[in-house]
Amino acid sequence: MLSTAQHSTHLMQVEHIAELRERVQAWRAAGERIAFVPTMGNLHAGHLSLVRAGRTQADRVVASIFVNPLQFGANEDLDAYPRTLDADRRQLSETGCDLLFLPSVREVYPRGQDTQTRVEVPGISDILCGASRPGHFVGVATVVCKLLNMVQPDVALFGEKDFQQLLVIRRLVEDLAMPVEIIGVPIARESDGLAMSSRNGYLTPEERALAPALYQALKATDEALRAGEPIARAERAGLDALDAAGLRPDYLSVRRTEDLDPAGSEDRALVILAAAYLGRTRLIDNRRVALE
Ligand SMILES: Nc1ncnc2c1ncn2[C@@H]1O[C@H](COP(=O)(O)OP(=O)(O)OP(=O)(O)O)[C@@H](O)[C@H]1O
Ligand SMILES: CC(C)(CO)[C@@H](O)C(=O)[O-]
Ligand code: BAL
Repeated sequence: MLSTAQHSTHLMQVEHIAELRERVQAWRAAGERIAFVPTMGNLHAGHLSLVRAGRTQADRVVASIFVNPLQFGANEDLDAYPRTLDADRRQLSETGCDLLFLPSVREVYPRGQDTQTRVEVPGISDILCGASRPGHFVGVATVVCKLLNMVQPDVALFGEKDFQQLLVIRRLVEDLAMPVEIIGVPIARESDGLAMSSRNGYLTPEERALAPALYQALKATDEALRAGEPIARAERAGLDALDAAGLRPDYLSVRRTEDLDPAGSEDRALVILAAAYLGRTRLIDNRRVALE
């Protein structure tokens, strides 16, 4: 069933691991391949592009919606995080998702989230977003490891918008020898360049008008690098552009694509990653640059 066509399905929903396993095992017994798209809900076109990509890779697509408390810091937006289940279900069904896994916090963390086994991917979890959000990637790695073990898909799809998250997950799957292929899906953007994100909904109309400056700063940094500017100078110009546009940069940094180590002048495969605050909203974005 390797097709990208719009395909409406009857979306099944399960809340418990036992029912999930039963359903997925029946498909597998019939020789079908399974793709998995984990999300935190409040779905937009970026999430749906992951579901569509899943349909090109497998016969069945399973999505999950779980707002994972373990990846939110004490002062972050766990309670405010938008929950729009009816609209999410409709969109998943219209996009050809077969099964929605909607576990409770208790189903995922029966022992309590603070006392259960954790998964830590050292080094790469501590830089960039990990430096600003201590513990965040332990929360992500732990829940993704659990969700992959619950669903046991052949492939799992993650957005390149969360580029550092994607590398953390690739590393965890490799290190723990998990039998699943991880696929990165390109960033879906609004027409003005802003990367789609559930958190864009927090922006006031005035902030929303300023938000594309994050993407513009990445493009300007990209152009500076291609024009042969030294990395430190290109980064400085990108940060200044964010300041000038009224955003409060957390970081803008040019890294090696493969491991997110700081890039040097000899590196060719680069990624510019940035995070910035607009009011109380923290936005992230990135852009890959392949130098000649
Ligand atoms: N604009 C996008 N393009 C491609 N993939 C995306 C995009 N936004 C989110 N995703 C991917 O969708 C999956 C679920 O992400 P999540 O539910 O956190 O959505 P989000 O919009 O990124 O929310 P948040 O605002 O919390 O970052 C992740 O793999 C994420 O990278
Ligand atoms: C991968 C994920 C679903 C884990 O909670 C989350 O971090 C996200 O939505 O990107
Ligand atoms: N989209 C990444 C999940 C998070 O920010 O918590």
